[in-house]
Amino acid sequence: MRISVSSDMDEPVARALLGQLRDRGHDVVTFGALSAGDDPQWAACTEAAAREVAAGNADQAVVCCWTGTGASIAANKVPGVRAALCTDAYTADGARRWNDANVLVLGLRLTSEPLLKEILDAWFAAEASEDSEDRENVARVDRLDSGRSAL
Ligand SMILES: O=C(CO)[C@H](O)[C@H](O)COP(=O)(O)O
Repeated sequence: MRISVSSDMDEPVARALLGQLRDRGHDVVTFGALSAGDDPQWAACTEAAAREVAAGNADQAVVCCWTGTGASIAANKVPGVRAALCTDAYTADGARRWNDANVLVLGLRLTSEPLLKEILDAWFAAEASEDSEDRENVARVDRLDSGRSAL
């Protein structure tokens, strides 16, 4: 897949993220502190990476900031983006399976490299389930995306 990646900080775990994505065979495009000369401010670089997904230039994005909160807020402002802040593998699995999330958000402060691997393993392994309850969850997301009530 083509994956856009942003971080407002050039932290070891953000560099590890790039390495793990490339090791998995993904084509990575970088924004913010991971890209020389780019705007490293968290709102700007997150929006830039998320817009790549919305525009169809990237299949998914991984966006990072220190807490993950600002990146979550900024990414979810972009129409068509469903960003999920994932702190563990279970959350990453559910975000793909139940919410059809297309942007993974990571908090640099709390994500160790072993945890990063677990989260990425779960994120990329999860597939849309045929379970009726799971399908209903994705339908709720579709209603939110279309601007209709999710109720
Ligand atoms: O976690 C963040 C936003 O949610 C930022 O990474 C944190 O606030 C640091 O940003 P700055 O260096 O621009 O103050």
